[in-house]
Amino acid sequence: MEKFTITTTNDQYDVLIDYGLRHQLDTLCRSILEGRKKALIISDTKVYPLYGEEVKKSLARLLPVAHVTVPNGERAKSLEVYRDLLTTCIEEELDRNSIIIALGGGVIGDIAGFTAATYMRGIPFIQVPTTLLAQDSSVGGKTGINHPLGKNLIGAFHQPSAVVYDIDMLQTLSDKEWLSGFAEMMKHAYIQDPNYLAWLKEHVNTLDDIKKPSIRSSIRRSMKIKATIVEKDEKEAGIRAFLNFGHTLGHALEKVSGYGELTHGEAVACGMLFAMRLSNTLQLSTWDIEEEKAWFQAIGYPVDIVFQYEPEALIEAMRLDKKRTSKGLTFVLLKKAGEPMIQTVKETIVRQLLQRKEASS
Ligand SMILES: NC(=O)c1ccc[n+]([C@@H]2O[C@H](COP(=O)([O-])OP(=O)(O)OC[C@H]3O[C@@H](n4cnc5c(N)ncnc54)[C@H](O)[C@@H]3O)[C@@H](O)[C@H]2O)c1
Ligand SMILES: O=C(O)C(=O)C[C@@H](O)[C@H](O)[C@H](O)COP(=O)(O)O
Ligand SMILES: [Zn+2]
Repeated sequence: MEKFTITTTNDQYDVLIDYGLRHQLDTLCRSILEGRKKALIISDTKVYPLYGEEVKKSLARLLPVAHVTVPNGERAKSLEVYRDLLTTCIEEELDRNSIIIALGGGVIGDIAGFTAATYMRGIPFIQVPTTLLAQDSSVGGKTGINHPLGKNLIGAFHQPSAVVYDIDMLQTLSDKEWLSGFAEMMKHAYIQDPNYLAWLKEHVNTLDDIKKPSIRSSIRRSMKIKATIVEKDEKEAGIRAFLNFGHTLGHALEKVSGYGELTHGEAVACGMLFAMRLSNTLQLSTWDIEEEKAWFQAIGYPVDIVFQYEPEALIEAMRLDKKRTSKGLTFVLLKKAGEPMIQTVKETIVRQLLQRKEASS
């Protein structure tokens, strides 16, 4: 089993990664769970039928367990679903000595974590991630939901008490979800580790490459990169914003396409390529865009889909990004692999680039 500890200003928790951990939650999390009044598993309608009862059985060896499911997919990150979850917490008589178990992908981690962050001003929760993407989302304590006007506009920082990543559960993921998760791993490599990026470019060139058992070492490497950044800057006062590489346009694409139409990773992949084009346009970098684009396309990302959307609608959505300033839209740009920077860019430049499909521009 892989194990490392994350230390933030007020919290410390273990990240455990291995096959089959869902059956051992009682032993792995005994010190967190023992003596608590109740655990509430929050999962979705796709994940719970696959793994919910096994997780429940493991937890029930230590404490009373209830469960609730929400619709699967991005649309569950809504005010309505959040309100319903609070109602469940009240009806299940959860108190501050209770605990929430987030069983699912990034959507469940975000909404269950936000419920835990706010119910009775905060109760603990454990992340039990089930998607490849959740190697990113389960670590770091960003929780939240979407507003119809913008992605992740409502939320809280609330660190989990543990992250128990049973990578056995990845076997039932759809191809689209494998692709989605891998985009965040590419992001970690681009912003932090040129050697990791070179390794990924050499070994992962198709969807099938992502699914190979060797992905396990990359999962750990990515989670460690994220953990190190979060440990240095838990509340995103500085370097944590680099984890937003690809997300300024990515979040706008998710919103404009209708939450759930594009996966988060597909949108972020488009956003990363766009940020590299922007870096070149601003003469900060000399990326070979044709080469980068060819890699993204070989793996399966729909990188040209960005040109199907109205530039003005995307810019409007980007104006609501949390990193925006009064001077313009804010992007994470890349001078080269491992050298990210934050830059505010005039809308006119962004607009021009959104209108030009040529990869080399
Ligand atoms: N908090 C953070 O730091 C952070 C980081 C990255 C992304 N996110 C958020 O995460 C969300 C995306 O997460 P996601 O891609 O995991 O989406 P998701 O949770 O919606 O899962 C994707 C789909 O896969 C299904 N699924 C999950 N696990 C499965 C399994 N093991 N087998 C079969 N199907 C399974 C789900 O039911 C869903 O339909 C976005 O909302 C994004 O904003 C948050
Ligand atoms: O953990 C972070 O910090 C990230 O930025 C990780 C991102 O992959 C993630 O999508 C995050 O939810 C985006 O954060 P936001 O603050 O821009 O909503
Ligand atoms: Zn993301």
